[in-house]
Amino acid sequence: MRLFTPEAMREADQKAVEMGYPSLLLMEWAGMKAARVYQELFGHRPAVVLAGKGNNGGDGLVLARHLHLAGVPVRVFAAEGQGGDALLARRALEAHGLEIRPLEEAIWNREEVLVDALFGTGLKGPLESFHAGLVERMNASGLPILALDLPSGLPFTPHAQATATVAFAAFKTPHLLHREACGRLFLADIGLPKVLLEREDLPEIATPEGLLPLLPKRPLTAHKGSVGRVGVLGGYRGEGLRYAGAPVLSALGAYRMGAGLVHLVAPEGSPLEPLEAVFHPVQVPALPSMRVEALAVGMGGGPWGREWALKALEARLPTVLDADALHLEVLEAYRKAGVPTVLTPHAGEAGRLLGMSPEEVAKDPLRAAQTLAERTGLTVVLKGNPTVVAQGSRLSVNPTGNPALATGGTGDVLSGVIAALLAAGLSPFDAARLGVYLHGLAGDLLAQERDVGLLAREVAEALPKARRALSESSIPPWRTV
Ligand SMILES: NC(=O)C1=CN([C@@H]2O[C@H](COP(=O)(O)OP(=O)(O)OC[C@H]3O[C@@H](n4cnc5c(N)ncnc54)[C@H](OP(=O)(O)O)[C@@H]3O)[C@@H](O)[C@H]2O)[C@@H](O)CC1
Ligand SMILES: Nc1ncnc2c1ncn2[C@@H]1O[C@H](COP(=O)(O)OP(=O)(O)O)[C@@H](O)[C@H]1O
Ligand SMILES: [K+]
Repeated sequence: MRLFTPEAMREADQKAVEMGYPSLLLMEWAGMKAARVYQELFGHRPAVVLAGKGNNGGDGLVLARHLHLAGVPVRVFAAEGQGGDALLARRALEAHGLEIRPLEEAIWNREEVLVDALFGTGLKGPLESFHAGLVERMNASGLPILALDLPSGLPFTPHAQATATVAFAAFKTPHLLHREACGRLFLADIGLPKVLLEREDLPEIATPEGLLPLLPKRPLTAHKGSVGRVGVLGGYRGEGLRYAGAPVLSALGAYRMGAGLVHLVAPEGSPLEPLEAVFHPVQVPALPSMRVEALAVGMGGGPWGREWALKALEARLPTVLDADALHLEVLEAYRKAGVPTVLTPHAGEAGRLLGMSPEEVAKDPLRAAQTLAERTGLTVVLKGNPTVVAQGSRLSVNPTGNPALATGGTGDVLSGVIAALLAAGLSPFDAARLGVYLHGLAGDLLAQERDVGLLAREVAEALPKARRALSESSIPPWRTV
């Protein structure tokens, strides 16, 4: 599945029309599918439809007609000046005898549900004056808001804060970068010819169907030496072993992702955990002899991070570089050596590598991840919400994960997860996007019971369940209608 920009969506729309597909059909399906979602969520609760003068408003007018036909009480407030399909939608609604009042008169009462059909992908800049005020009034109403295509105002502020959003034809960038404003996500197939949605040049949204074939198989004859062995190198002896837990969590992540054996190389005095690991206590960063197929390096490494990474490079094995191992000269050495490498910075670490502030990185994570991948020549996992995986010109946006994961050590777990998948033979890009998806899914499964107060080790423990959910019939974090 591809992530569209509003411009790419418009192009698809235009191409459909050039192919002879009537755009009015798209609008009809959009409004009809959105009316279906409305009824599923709110039953016969009365609706107030707020429609702009563009095609997003047109979708709202179609929805109003379908709700009316289904016996749902509807009041419609619409901007003047529709043209094209939206004007036809307006006439069709009027033909049913429904009154359309000016948008300026929009009011609502406590029983109603607001349908936000003010602006979609055609918005050119931040909402101002009347529209800004209207959206703020909608948000302050406390009423449920069903947004058509996009919460109006996105990607700018102010914007509608939707209870649920029905995206038409495909997800667009704001759906994933401003997830919070969208509420529950629905994806409506509105009959756009499928070829127009297959755009390899656009970022992918990782989906269960796309990832399932990547899951390493476990044959009957598997043994601990055949399913991928991981070496974890990290920790720092100074400061009283302050981050001694980080390599342990990485090892747990690797085991729970299916590694057959995990070797743990850490400073003397580090906890001998997990019990299942093979321990290599060291005085200074070193690469002991061990039979492994991939490495996770740098977790809790503090000032030793650079040295851990340079020692690890001697193994010439697929490697995950995390946390304190993330230095430009280290990345350059890995690139030069041609070692398959995945780096896993969060916005702060990526900002440091790119010479940007963490806020700038978080504002456009797709661009930041791609820039870092291009500059380093390595595979980048830019962690956050959403997490973005980049390699060369390939981009994959991860839809799983939630703020319950915002707790110390979950990133360490992820480094072990990706290393286990590398050790199982996956390419860096595949190990990264599958690992990130399962790690996020583990967090999502846990958040169903406990959305705050998770421990990183519990995320590791939930990985087998996430793996099973993916291999059975995993449900993506949106509903297709
Ligand atoms: N394939 C699909 O996905 C399909 C998509 N469809 C739907 O079409 C939607 C896109 O429709 P769209 O292009 O008509 O734009 P839309 O969002 O209605 O807004 C345009 C209006 O906003 C105005 N305006 C702009 N900026 C402004 C500002 N800052 N402040 C104030 N006003 C501003 C602008 O004014 P203008 O600049 O023209 O004067 C114009 O009047 C899309 O989201 C989906 O819902 C379906 O119908 C069918 C298939
Ligand atoms: N709000 C959030 N939504 C989704 N995932 C999150 C959120 N906050 C944190 N995460 C995930 O949790 C992990 C945190 O990693 P990191 O910041 O390196 O933590 P640590 O260094 O403590 O291990 C990342 O995988 C990140 O994507
Ligand atoms: K909208």
